[in-house]
Amino acid sequence: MNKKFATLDDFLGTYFIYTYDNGWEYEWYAHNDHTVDYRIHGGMVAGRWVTGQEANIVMLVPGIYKIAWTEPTGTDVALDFMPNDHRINGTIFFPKWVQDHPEITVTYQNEHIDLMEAAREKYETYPKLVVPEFAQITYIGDAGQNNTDVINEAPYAGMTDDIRAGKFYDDNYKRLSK
Ligand SMILES: C=Cc1ccc(O)cc1
Repeated sequence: MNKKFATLDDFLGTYFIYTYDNGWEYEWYAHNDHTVDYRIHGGMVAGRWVTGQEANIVMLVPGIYKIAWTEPTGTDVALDFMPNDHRINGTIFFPKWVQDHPEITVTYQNEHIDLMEAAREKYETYPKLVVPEFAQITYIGDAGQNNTDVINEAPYAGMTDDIRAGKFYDDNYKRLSK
């Protein structure tokens, strides 16, 4: 947690756990300069996880980063990371159908892209649910870029506690044997 962030390169390859002020807990990994991976542990779509999501990733000023993307579900996300202060400001723009049927999205999305695209056509988009929140970063790890072992299994209850306790990853962010 003591790493100091100054460049875009400092940020890429970093893995975070954070909790939004509304209680929603997320893991998120800057996989490289154009894709992100994440797992959701709390909130409306807890249990959902995604790898290889295309995103726009920039540094605004030294140590402050903006990441934005649009998902196959039609959900849009804009995150501002202030890792030196262990803070994030995130806004999620959920289509109405995700609010009405969150369970459809609670899966490993990569294996169900067709289902997400069908649902976004079948159900309503508007009015969107906008969720703007600050978050507190509870863990920062240096996993390196393009590490496919960081986010590669479904979330489970207690997972983030195991990670913070050093019971989940080895020093290279490979999974310790179960
Ligand atoms: C909907 C995805 C999502 C991923 C990370 C985050 O902080 C907020 C939303």
